[in-house]
Amino acid sequence: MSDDVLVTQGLTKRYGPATAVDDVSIRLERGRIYGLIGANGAGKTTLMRMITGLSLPTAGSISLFGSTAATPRQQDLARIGSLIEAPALTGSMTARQNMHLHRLLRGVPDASVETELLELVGLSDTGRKRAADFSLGMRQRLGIALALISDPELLVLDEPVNGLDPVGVVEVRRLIRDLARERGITVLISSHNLPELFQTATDYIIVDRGSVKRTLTLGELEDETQHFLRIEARDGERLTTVLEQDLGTEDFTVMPDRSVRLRSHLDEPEKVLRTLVAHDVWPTSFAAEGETLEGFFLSVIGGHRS
Ligand SMILES: Nc1ncnc2c1ncn2[C@@H]1O[C@H](COP(=O)(O)OP(=O)(O)OP(=O)(O)O)[C@@H](O)[C@H]1O
Repeated sequence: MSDDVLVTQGLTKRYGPATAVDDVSIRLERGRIYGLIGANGAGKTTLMRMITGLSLPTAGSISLFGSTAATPRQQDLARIGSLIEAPALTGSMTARQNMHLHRLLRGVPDASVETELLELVGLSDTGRKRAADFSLGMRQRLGIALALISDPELLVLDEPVNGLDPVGVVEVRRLIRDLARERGITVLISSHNLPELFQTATDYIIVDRGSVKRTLTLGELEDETQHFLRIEARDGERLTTVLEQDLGTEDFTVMPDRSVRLRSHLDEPEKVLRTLVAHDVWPTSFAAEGETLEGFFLSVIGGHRS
């Protein structure tokens, strides 16, 4: 069985003369978490609406779960759970009543799913409180529980951490990681903020003005944004000998300009400096350097924010 959950080819959406999504070809594999990152207006929501069958492409194809049908079939779309824009909650109902309603609407016979999912998203003890009185984070978590009701294989979440406080962001991120790890669900999650999604996703798709600018794994992103201590000394050989023998590290690279990039001891630069000086190596240059996540994102999209 193929591990492809979703493959798009040349996916395009135009609104009159404006192109919201432009020739997007992506492949999502089972069990991975994909971060779709782009500034406001980059085309994330439009792409997600096409993937979930809420909007029809102007051109291009979408293949779901290995199907070769030209357009997604209802039975394949039913294997997707989504939270796009605001969660589809009924404010006058409790969390349990919302779950019950959506379970009936989706035709899911097993009532135990209501309790199980409310526990999963940490909303099992909200009692008679109406969804309208929930915090934004609680509402997002209920929205995710509703999206999970029909046991989807692909979960599509549009900016689920947008507007949440730091605690809410951590909670939703943990929930998403657990879903992928424990249930093998593939997740496509959008954000306009790369740092906010960093380490939640296993893969990153960076979009700008409707096009995919770059796809990379978490490991590649970490390499791109790795921080290091940049050290220069007149006696480069002695510098590397002291790093190896006295600081006890081999986690460094000698660059063509003879400067050294040290990737260990990033949180204790004083110790590095003290060790070097104690062994009579006097750096002519010593500084923490590296690209930030935000800087990397801006460099990929060409320096502008929206
Ligand atoms: N129904 C529509 N009619 C006309 N233009 C639209 C429509 N929907 C989206 N657009 C345009 O398509 C572009 C992409 O919008 P989209 O909402 O997909 O971006 P986004 O990345 O999700 O942004 P945001 O983070 O602000 O939601 C924007 O320029 C938007 O104005």
